[in-house]
Amino acid sequence: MAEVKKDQNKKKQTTKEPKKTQSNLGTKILLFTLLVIPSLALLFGIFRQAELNKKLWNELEDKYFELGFDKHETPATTNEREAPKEAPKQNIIPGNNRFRKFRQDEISKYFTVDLIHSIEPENYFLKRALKDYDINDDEKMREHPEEYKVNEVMYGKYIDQGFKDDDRFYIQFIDQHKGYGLFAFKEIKQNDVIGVYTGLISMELGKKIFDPRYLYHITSIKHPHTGAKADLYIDARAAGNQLRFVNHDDNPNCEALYVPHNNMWNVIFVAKRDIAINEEITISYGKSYKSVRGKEIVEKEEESGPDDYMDTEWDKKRKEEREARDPNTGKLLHPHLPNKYELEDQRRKILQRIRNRGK
Ligand SMILES: C[S@@+](CC[C@H](N)C(=O)[O-])C[C@H]1O[C@@H](n2cnc3c(N)ncnc32)[C@H](O)[C@@H]1O
Repeated sequence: MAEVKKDQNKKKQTTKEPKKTQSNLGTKILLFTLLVIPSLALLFGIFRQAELNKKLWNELEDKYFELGFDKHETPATTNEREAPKEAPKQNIIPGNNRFRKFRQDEISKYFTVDLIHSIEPENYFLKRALKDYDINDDEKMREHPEEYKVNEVMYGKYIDQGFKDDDRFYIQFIDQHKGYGLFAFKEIKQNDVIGVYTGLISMELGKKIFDPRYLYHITSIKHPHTGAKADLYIDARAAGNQLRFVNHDDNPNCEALYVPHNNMWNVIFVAKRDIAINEEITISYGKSYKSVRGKEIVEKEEESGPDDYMDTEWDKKRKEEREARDPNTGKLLHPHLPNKYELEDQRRKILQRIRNRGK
């Protein structure tokens, strides 16, 4: 009997044991689910967030680069993003140059212009035509001889020296409307010489000049064959320097001066006031040139004269293109793309959003 009881007890024990192990396993699974999985999820989340942040920063960096900012200018938020000791060389990404800053020595590479540091006759015919030209007999010189002689004494040496390797400025795209512009890379002081307007001396002989945007009128001479009045220009369309990118402003920070030098009229730009870094260099194209900003079109003054040459067919065509709409949808065919200033604004807003998100 005793043995039977023992057996029964044993049986009871053996039947109870699996229950215990089952409940142990259950607790373990519960613990695992409650502790380990959330911790893993948390770790995964942190890791993923870091990855996303990194991706976002990289994207932003590319955007800044596209805007023309150097990568190292990105504000550092973590130690990882501290500015490198030396500024990295800008990589040139084809097709991504829209807001890149161009130096003087990059003009020939990126624009269809040869960089030249002094004016020269456009062809042999003009060289011959100018053979007997004497600047002292020029009507313009006769009008204000003292003023021009002073200019020659003050600025002639700048024309001789030229402005090679001038790193005080950069060229940057502004918007579809204005095109490119010239900006101060360094501080410019009042009366500093910005440069000489270089290009090819060309003569208008009754023919219509195809693209007159880069012409600077210098004087009128007698046509060597017909004796008729012919206008002389410095044409910076195919050859010139950074001054060809200077846009018009009604209230400009620079002025253009005529300097007689080496028996020819040169044009130099001089700062009318101090110019801050990143400020656009501007001159007045003349009273009759009115800028057209966005939709606000300022009517051109009814005035004629040599200054009118800048308000050209070319400009009118660009305006028509800008305002052209799809006849079916009424949408602009060439919608406005943000300009340099608007993009800088967007950049500030993006940064603010990121900072707020981090709080
Ligand atoms: C000497 S170029 C100046 C550089 C030009 N923006 C470029 O991208 O090559 C003159 C031309 O620039 C444009 N421009 C200059 N000043 C402007 C202004 N204030 N508003 C709009 N367009 C302007 C006109 O098309 C003008 O014919």
